Amino acid sequence: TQTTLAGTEIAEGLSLLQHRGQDAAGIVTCGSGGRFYQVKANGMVRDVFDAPAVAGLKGWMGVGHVRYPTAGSSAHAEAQPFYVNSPYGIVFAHNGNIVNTPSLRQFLDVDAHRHINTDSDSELLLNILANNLQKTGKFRINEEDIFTAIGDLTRSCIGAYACVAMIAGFGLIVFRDPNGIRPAGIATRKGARGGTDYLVASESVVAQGLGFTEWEDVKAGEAIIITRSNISRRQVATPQAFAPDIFEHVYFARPDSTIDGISVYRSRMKMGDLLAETVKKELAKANLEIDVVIPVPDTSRTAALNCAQALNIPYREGFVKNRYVGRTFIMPGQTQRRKNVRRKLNAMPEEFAGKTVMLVDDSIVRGTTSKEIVQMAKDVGAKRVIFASCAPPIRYSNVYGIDMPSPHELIAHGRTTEEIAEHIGADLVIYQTLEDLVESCRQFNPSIKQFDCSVFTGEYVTGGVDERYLEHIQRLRNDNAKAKKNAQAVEAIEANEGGCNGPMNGSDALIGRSDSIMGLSNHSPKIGATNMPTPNDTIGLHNSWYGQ
Ligand SMILES: O=P(O)(O)OC[C@H]1O[C@H](OP(=O)(O)OP(=O)(O)O)[C@H](O)[C@@H]1O
Ligand SMILES: NC(=O)CC[C@H](N)C(=O)O
Ligand SMILES: [Mg+2]
Repeated sequence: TQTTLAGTEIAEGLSLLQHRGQDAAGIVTCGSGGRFYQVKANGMVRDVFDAPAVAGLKGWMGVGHVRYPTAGSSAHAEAQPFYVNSPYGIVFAHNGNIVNTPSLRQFLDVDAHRHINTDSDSELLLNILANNLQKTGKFRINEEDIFTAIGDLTRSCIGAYACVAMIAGFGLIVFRDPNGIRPAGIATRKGARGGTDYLVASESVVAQGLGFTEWEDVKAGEAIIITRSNISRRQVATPQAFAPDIFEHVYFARPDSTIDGISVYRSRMKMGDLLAETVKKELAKANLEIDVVIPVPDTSRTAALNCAQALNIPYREGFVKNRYVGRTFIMPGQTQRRKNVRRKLNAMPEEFAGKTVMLVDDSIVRGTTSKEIVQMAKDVGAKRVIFASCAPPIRYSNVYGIDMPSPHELIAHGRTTEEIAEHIGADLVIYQTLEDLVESCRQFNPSIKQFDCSVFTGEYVTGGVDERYLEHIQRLRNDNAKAKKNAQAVEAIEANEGGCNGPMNGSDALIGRSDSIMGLSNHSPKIGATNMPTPNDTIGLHNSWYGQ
């Protein structure tokens, strides 16, 4: 039987993770002689990985990524995976966001003498790993050295990171930060010639899509190394509180994934059930009755249906989503987000005219969607519009991989619920309580004692997040600052400076064919996969990593 090359499968898998990043997509594979092959560019997975691009990705092991920038800009130079040639040749993809970037940058410059070429936090992480490996001074490393290097990394890098790395000719590595803020899991499959194929990904949906089973979450602070003959795993970080990001369940992840033992779909159903209880109380207080429950497609549909059923009120799909428009929240700029809400959703007058409607969304973040959508409901004749959110008010920055760095851009920041209603033009706004949101998730895995709920509480589970840092990050990454950076990135693309496709041959690797770079700066991705010959089986072991 013919084994599918890793690159082909990673491209497939990345398309299942498209919802996690629309800015750039990249794959690096490892072929014979430990040579890396790379394709990465701005754009959606289907645009970056056309047939010729995929055909060039030789080998049985690889790493892929879809990018949603939380640091730096949308520049293609920051598309992942990243590569360093020394030591050993390392390829790296990261989901999350690092908090102590200024001190890491300084260390890498002053002490480690490593050149950092972009504003990406992921490039810093890779170089810390490379520097830790370099310290062994060995011609060839072993698993022990890698566990030690990652352990040291977990003690110097603060923030959220689920990472996959690949060492040329050696194997695939996955690790998760000490708090397990961002998700990652591993799955297996019988190889075409009797070995075992491995897949690592941000979400279990990829495993299912590619025929892998036995999905298991990587533990917080754990590292796993997969070589052609062996798989070894170890707790490398100093144990800390496990606190996965609850926003994965609210919005980020696909409903058909299971994260840390919790079905995203089931948790959203429960959010709808519990929201209904609060809605009943709030409607009674306001002396209002609703005629119909309408979801704001796409993510809220699961919760809205349960909410309607629990309220015993008809559920109607009053807004139709244009299937060709992606997610708006993860787009990098406000103008683009606003424009795309209108492009994406269209209201059917029959479902609104003369009615008191309750719109249900998973969350209200900047209020971009809710403001437009309330207006759209009114434009088609809704008598009253009540807006219910499956998540509590979002009042604080996210610094762990969801790009909401500036509290001033959050509609609930410094506003009461009444003021928010006024701002989005709704007659009433109803929010889920934090207790109920946590319960919606926790009841499916009571062993999780806490979630990262920082956007609701302002409490950050890692160190390093104080007033000064929050002020710094908001100055650096507010929408205006980002717009400036992204404009520079677009200029660079137009000037055709430094494309990044083509074979990675030593230091030429990053100066590939720049003609295949696309000018769009509003998409992103990430993944990996590896199939390496096992000793008894020339094309056996596959290890795939799906990043972000
Ligand atoms: O208050 P805002 O800043 O608008 O952010 C919240 C909205 O953004 C997301 O939708 P998105 O369009 O990204 O994706 P979806 O189709 O998965 O719902 C989310 O589901 C909310 O609808
Ligand atoms: N969404 C992510 O995982 C982002 C990864 C990394 N912080 C970047 O900006 O590229
Ligand atoms: Mg939405």
